[in-house]
Amino acid sequence: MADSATQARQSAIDLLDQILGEGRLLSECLGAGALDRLPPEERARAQRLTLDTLRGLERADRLLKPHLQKAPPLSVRNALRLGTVELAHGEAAHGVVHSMVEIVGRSRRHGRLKGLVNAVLRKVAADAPSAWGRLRVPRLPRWLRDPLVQAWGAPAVAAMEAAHFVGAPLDLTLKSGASAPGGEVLPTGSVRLHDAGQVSALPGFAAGDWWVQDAAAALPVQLLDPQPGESVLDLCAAPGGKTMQLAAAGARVTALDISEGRMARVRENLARTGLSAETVVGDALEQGGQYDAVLLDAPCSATGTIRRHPDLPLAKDGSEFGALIELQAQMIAHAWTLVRPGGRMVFCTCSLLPDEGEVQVEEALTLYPDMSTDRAALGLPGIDPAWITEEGGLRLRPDYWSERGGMDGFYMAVLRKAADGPE
Ligand SMILES: C[S@@+](CC[C@H](N)C(=O)[O-])C[C@H]1O[C@@H](n2cnc3c(N)ncnc32)[C@H](O)[C@@H]1O
Repeated sequence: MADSATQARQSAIDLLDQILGEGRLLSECLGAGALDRLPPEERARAQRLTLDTLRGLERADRLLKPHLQKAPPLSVRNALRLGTVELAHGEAAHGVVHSMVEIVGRSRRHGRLKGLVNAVLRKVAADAPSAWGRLRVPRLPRWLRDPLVQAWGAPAVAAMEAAHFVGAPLDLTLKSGASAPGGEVLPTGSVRLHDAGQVSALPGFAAGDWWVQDAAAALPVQLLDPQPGESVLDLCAAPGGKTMQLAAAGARVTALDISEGRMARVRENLARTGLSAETVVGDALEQGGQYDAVLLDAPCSATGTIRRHPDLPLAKDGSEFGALIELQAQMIAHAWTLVRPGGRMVFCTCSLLPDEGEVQVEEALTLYPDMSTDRAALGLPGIDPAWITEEGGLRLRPDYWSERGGMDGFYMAVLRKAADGPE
């Protein structure tokens, strides 16, 4: 029976194999129970090792290259990558090398390569800790880097990559009147913890005083400014961070999502926080009715969340983006019919690509004569006027607030509907 550290490493390598070999997202693997058989501490360790390896993949490959004549099979390569990252982070060499040799040695297909793993990691152990910091910050793959450079320029993309490499602190949204489990209050009102540990063990979790939500993700509802008693439709609601903000403001919330499984998470979150909303499993494009306000947090590339999801650029190749952009345009068109005259809608995506943000709103403004962007709504505490875009939306990037630990990349705009039909 392997020791617990070796089990966590084996699980991390299995996850890396699925992400880098099969193009699966870490969240999908975890949702399918990939770590369920590990005790909580080892589960957390396996996840941390996976994330560290994905963030440092480019550096690990550079350190390994001189010691490999040809690329070994993926799972052996992933064992070497994980070992290299751990060594670079100061983990004791004997434990790392011993674990990786044991893991590769027990593989029926690749067991014969355990000698190679031993030899390579011993060489890497000698230079990884000092060489690591001299290597460049890992870059995004070309399929994503190129369009981002075109949109924001090379220096901005380098700053985003630096933010991705650092990772993300834990941000919380507090129910009004609740107290934070420590941390720093950000200018926009979210609370930030830098070394949070296990979320469910933090004070106030069981009582439902707060929920985890990146500071950038908390802004769309702040901009929508829901009022007590207003009818608000949350069109793509799961897992429910924004639904809870809407409900906490006293609005009459209808939370809709196409995924039954993800809607179960919304219900769990509402139950824990003692908040209420009507939950509907269905297709946003088929929803009817008229609402004072609509929140459209549309499905997107999620490229704004790479600080927390470094698997995304490595598992994906951008081939799904065209379909997502088309779906967003359809969703804006339909959601607009659900806003009552004189009402408002917030459209947002956690994307870094203008095609999923600025361009969608520019196009919508030309298509719907009764639509205008509400710039005044963007004047909230903590919002830098430099973040406001030409068409009147808000562009957030992971390199903003870098001294504080960054924020997710996001786009959002408040769209007002004329009270008396198209002008
Ligand atoms: C960006 S996430 C929403 C995050 C959520 N608003 C929050 O703050 O926790 C997008 C969601 O859209 C849902 N979705 C995708 N296509 C949909 C559709 N046609 N109708 C309704 N929901 C859809 C997905 O299941 C996913 O939960």
